[in-house]
Amino acid sequence: MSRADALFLQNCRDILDHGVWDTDLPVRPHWEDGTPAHTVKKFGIVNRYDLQEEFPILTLRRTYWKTAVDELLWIWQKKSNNIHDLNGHIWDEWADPDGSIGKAYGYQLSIKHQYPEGEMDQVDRVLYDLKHNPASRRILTSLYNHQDLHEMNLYPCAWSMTFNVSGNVLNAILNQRSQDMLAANNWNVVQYAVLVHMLAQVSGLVPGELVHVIADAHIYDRHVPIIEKMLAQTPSPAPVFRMDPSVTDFYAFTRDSFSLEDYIPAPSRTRSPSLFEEACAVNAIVVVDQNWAIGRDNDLLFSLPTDMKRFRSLTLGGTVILGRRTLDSFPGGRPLPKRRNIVITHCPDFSREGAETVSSLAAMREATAGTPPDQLWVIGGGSIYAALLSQCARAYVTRVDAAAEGADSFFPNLDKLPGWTVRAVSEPVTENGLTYRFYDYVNTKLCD
Ligand SMILES: Nc1nc(=O)c2c([nH]1)NC[C@@H]1CN(c3ccc(C(=O)N[C@@H](CCC(=O)O)C(=O)O)cc3)CN21
Ligand SMILES: O=c1ccn([C@H]2C[C@H](O)[C@@H](COP(=O)(O)O)O2)c(=O)[nH]1
Repeated sequence: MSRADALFLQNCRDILDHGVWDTDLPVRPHWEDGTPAHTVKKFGIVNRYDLQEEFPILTLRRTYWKTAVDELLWIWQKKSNNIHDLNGHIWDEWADPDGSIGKAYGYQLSIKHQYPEGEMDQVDRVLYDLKHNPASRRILTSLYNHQDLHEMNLYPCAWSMTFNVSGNVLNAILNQRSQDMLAANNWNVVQYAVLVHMLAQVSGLVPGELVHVIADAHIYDRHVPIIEKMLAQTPSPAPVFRMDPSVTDFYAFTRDSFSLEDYIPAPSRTRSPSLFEEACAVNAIVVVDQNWAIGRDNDLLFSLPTDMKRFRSLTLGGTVILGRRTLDSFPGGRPLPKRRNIVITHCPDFSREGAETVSSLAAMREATAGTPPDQLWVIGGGSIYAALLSQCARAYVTRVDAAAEGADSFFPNLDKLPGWTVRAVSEPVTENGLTYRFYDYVNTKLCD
């Protein structure tokens, strides 16, 4: 059992057995079906993680730690508030049409402030002090800027870090006002543990303790059965965390600078309903006509530049899963650039530069184990969609208001399949004489 497992078990047991329910109070969040999302909580939980001892990741359930690191780098290193700079999709629903999440997170860290030594943002101030004033008791950051709260879609939850150097050891306190234990507790812990490792390495220090202070540690009503199941899982020892030792500049770390050895989480049996959306949806992405037709003679039915741009930006940086005939239909038969391409084919001798080949769905699952499912994109053709649809939690369907002639390949009609429902529809786009809309379908069988 990892130390993080032990603390998680202890926290959740305490919340479930001794926590206070807010069932009789009006609450802000609601489930997708409109029911208020009530919680049971404990106030003022303090967890201490010794980073020298082990890396604080759960094994009771997989934490999609690479996606968590991506988000951390997005906030602390890119200092961005635009989802287009982020690989994952956890922030999509909080973003405005330009992709901005308002004056939250990265935006706050990007603002320069006046200090005696000159203008710096909060991150550079920390880096400066760790190097020049390690004895300082004033090394801290805060995202909770009241002046800008009205322009934040979600108020910062993990809102402050306090850094403190003892000898050559870097300790830190993460202050969190609100914590969804199931969806985000270990996600936040992993992120800030990685941050302490990064800051220690570039400051010539060794990482020490991460103290996580949580004001409102809660479990949502619909998470209770999932947590109970999780608490009964068999945990494993903590994996070994490695970081590229050659990086000495905070801004030079990438997601590939970090790795975990022997991370063996318990298999996840249920997808949890989540308000703070989890990164666990395999996606399908497709263009269909009004009859759900997708192709003719191994070619697309339509040419839609805006759709193609969206396809590119959604899939960029992720993994695309496709059949061999779909690969052949791409320009020059080449794999899509800047994405991992996994081709499923029965032909044992097939190989194509820049693409990986697997010969079964099981082999595909094995090749993608550890990749956050929300970065896995099933892109066709017809037989691949049909084979993988039951494993897709979302389908991004571009629906063209026209009927193509002579189509020979189809996508399953999601309006007729049980469990599939439309979550969002875009405004119409008109291009090349065709009108189309982007539909966001979800598979409630996997989301419940
Ligand atoms: N929404 C959507 N639109 C599509 O066109 C589409 C899907 N889904 N799903 C599956 C297949 C995959 N198809 C594709 C995908 C990419 C390229 C391609 O060449 N893309 C390049 C260039 C994009 C550009 O012109 O900007 C890429 O880098 O993505 C071609 C056909 C068409 N299909
Ligand atoms: O990093 C995060 C971000 C969000 N959460 C959770 C905590 C709460 O359940 C919600 C936010 O709702 P509020 O009503 O604003 O507290 O999101 C988290 O745990 N960690």
